[in-house]
Amino acid sequence: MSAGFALSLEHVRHSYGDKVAVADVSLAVRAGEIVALLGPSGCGKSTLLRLAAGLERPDAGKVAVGGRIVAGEGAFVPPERRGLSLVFQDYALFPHLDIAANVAFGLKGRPRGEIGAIVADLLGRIGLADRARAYPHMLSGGEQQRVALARALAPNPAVLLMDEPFSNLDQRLREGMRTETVRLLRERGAAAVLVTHDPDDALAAADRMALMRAGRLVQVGTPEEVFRAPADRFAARLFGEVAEVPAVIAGGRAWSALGAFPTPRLADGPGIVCVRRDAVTLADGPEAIGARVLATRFLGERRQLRLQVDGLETPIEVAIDRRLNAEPGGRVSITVDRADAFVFPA
Ligand SMILES: Nc1ncnc2c1ncn2[C@@H]1O[C@H](COP(=O)(O)OP(=O)(O)OP(=O)(O)O)[C@@H](O)[C@H]1O
Repeated sequence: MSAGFALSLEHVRHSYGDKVAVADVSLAVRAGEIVALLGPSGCGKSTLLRLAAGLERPDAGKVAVGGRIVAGEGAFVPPERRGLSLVFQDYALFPHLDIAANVAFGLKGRPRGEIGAIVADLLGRIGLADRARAYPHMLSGGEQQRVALARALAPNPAVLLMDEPFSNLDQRLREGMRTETVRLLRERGAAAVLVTHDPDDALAAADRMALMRAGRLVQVGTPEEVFRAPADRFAARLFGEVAEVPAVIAGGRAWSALGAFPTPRLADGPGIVCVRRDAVTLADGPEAIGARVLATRFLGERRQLRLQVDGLETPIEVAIDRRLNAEPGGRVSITVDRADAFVFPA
């Protein structure tokens, strides 16, 4: 499976003492592909990245970079000889080196002229051409982050591993850096694994998302695939709030206060129906359900309603077309779009 991929991990495991951090993960990243690795805190994202980088040794399994085995089968290639670069949350620029020297760090041994040209080109691209002689402490967080990215890209790695690279940036800088990072990666055809806790990073930057839970990947797919068929409640919630409603799964259907939903693959038992907020419309019809409006809020594009649905204890929040209105205290009929409702075992 490693041939033809920029990076591949095959049945990789890693424990710290008796704590299993990565249980059994296989993931292959194509040349030039950006994969976002998402999951709750402690699920093993950083450990997986460290295994790919060579900062940890796998207890079992194989890691290959560009088809060459770098860990497993008796091999272990140290990080600096794997042909990949790392970008971490804390940038880790060298404080005693100026910006140009930081960017040049991975280019040791090349002709001076070539180093100068690469550094000048990258500093220009990140908009810091005039700061080449500044030291890291003289730059803002966002500028330091751009330097860290330039430093990682300078040796032209086939694979860039990024661990929460944007998390120290405010929202506006974050979006700018994300766009810039993707542009630089695409330009160079570099593959990347981006560890993030922010689904927006994944939606904006990634070709595929890999969702991790308790040391395992539970779903790998394009953002649209994950959106259309989330593997679990966490995956369903990645793209925005969902209403979660208890259900009973029986005979291939989940029966809930919001109606019955087909569940051909689930065993009978307690379930949860997750409904995207905009899957609810105000409409009468044979399947319509009655609800009382508890509160409304105009959100610009949508109008948010807090509804007490008949037969349901906990109120739900939905987002309807802003041109429709509903008065608090009034009654409405709602229908749920089946394509935006997902059932999981409770
Ligand atoms: N050096 C270590 N020694 C012992 N346990 C560790 C070590 N590093 C991580 N762990 C544990 O391994 C598990 C996975 O950690 P990891 O840092 O890979 O998760 P993560 O998904 O990156 O989390 P976060 O999003 O919080 O950074 C956690 O339970 C963590 O406490």
